[in-house]
Amino acid sequence: MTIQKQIYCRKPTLSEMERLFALGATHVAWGVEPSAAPELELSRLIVAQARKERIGTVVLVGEPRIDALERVALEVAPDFLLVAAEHIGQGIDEQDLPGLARRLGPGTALMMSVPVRVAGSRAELDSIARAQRYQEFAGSLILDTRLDPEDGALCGCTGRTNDWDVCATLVRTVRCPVMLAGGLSPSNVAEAIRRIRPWGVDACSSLERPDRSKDLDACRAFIREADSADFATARGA
Ligand SMILES: O=C(O)c1ccccc1NCC(=O)[C@H](O)[C@H](O)COP(=O)(O)O
Repeated sequence: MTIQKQIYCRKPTLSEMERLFALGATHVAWGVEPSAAPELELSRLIVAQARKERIGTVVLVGEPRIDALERVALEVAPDFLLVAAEHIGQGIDEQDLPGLARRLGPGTALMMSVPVRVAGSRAELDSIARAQRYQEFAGSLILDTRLDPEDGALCGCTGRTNDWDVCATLVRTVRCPVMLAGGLSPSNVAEAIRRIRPWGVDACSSLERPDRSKDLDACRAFIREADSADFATARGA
């Protein structure tokens, strides 16, 4: 099976997205503030263009409210709404998500962010239990690095790898598609795919220039390395 290759853009533009489509990304992801009309308009344009090219779209809603997620789903119609780990219990009640998933249009599913402890940490985190609950209503999961509490407990775009043993166990335990994220780069993505065997891989920080636009050479290398591991994995390497 082809490995999915998702690139998260912190400063999306239509032309940057079109370049990523041409490089072979299978999914593009970005954040949107539901009260910002220009961001909603740009998001609609990206989704329309991606659909023509059969590229998956993933939108993270900046406002942690169920009605904001629902409005963005209706107005932008991405393939996935990415629900940020830090929004659960901080504006979004997990109990409201199965209902939201049922109300979404047929073309939009939830991609639930599952926090995984940062590599080297021994922090207690219920990643596998969460994933098992989320798979009951989500279309996919994204495993993302959660920094330790003493480092701010940030989750998302940390540029840090996470506990790959937890990720490998989690992938074997759940039945829904799992996207691996957190500190992936051209130099470690092939090894991550071989060890964890996820449905897809996502990267953000390692593919950025200082102004947060995407470094297209790095994106090309990330996609090439992911595909090379996929090829090797398919042959039992
Ligand atoms: O998933 C989240 O909870 C999240 C929160 C805030 C911003 C982005 C978030 N997810 C986006 C992603 O999944 C990123 O692409 C992922 O964090 C990868 O980041 P990096 O470690 O910088 O490659």
